[in-house]
Amino acid sequence: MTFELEASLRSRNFDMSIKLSDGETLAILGPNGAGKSTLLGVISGLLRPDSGRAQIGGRQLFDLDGGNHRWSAPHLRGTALLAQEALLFPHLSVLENVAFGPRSKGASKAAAGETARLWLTEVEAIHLESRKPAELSGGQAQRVAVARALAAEPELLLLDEPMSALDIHAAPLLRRVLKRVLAGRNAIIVTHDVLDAYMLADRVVVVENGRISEEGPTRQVLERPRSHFAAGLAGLNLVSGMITEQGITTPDGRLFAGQHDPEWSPAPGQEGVAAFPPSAVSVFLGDVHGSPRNSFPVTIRDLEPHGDQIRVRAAGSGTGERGTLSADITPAASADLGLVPGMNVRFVVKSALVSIYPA
Ligand SMILES: Nc1ncnc2c1ncn2[C@@H]1O[C@H](COP(=O)(O)OP(=O)(O)OP(=O)(O)O)[C@@H](O)[C@H]1O
Repeated sequence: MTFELEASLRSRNFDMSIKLSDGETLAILGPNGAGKSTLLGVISGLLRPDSGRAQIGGRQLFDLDGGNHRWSAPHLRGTALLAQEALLFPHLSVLENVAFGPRSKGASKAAAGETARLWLTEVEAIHLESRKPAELSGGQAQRVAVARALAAEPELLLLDEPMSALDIHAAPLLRRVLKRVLAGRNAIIVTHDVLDAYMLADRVVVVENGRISEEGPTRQVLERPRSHFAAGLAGLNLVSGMITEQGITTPDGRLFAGQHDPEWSPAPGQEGVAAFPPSAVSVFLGDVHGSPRNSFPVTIRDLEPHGDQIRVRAAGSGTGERGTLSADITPAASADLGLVPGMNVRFVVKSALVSIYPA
């Protein structure tokens, strides 16, 4: 089953086009207010775009282009939306909640109950079947909500940050359940977590300001990010510029030497990016002798603990249009150098650890 959507909604500055091939799970990543929930609202029929069309497996969900506008109601779309909160029917038992979808499609009470038990087993919640939603933890309720959504046999499952309301102990079990039930299923999952993207999605779409800024297979987007948002999620520094023989030159003329990725065959003169981890950056107080490459003055913006390291964020000419680059150094080195916000230092980036690829 394939899914295609093209939609724009001016009041939310939203204009996107999305495609899913058969059995594909897509992760939607992006900053707050980027349009991720708007996208799910448009697909599920809760929001009406100004123009566009969408179809699932050739069946039209809406078509607002041309004269004959078509619009199908949310419950007729074959989509199921799983929100951040489980939103179970409070007066029904867990089993009745999950049996609700099959029952409303005309299944007998016994058949709907059997389907519900299968799905409750799948989400590791069968032992909760006779409880009421008020007697469930957040993680248990979310697993029941997954079972309820899947029991309705949706063609496309929409998940809006399903892990975000759960504590760190409940999230891993739900993630494991989702990995199993999403395999080979058409689903779109909005998440802020790269782990969800890695574990659950075949492809990633990064949205910023109501538009798609980057998309591709999950590993490619997170290991070779082109957008600053994806680079931030992947924990990489990103500097944009023009590709040269040695690396890239930034718009203000600074050279970032690095390793050309042969797979990406960057050509000199092309727009490119230099990506490198904060661990590739060293901090010096004065001039650095030896190779002049990838050494530039910066002003420290802030320092914060990051694992067992200190992350030093600094800005200066050559740090890219987004302004800051990060260095991870040991707490001892930070103390020895006497680093504080506002201090002028030099960042030196090891060119062997800089990846150059087209933007
Ligand atoms: N109910 C609403 N009425 C009007 N504008 C809205 C409404 N909800 C969101 N918006 C606007 O639409 C744009 C997209 O918001 P949306 O909620 O889709 O973003 P998001 O990517 O889901 O953000 P978050 O990660 O914070 O949930 C934003 O500019 C937002 O201010």
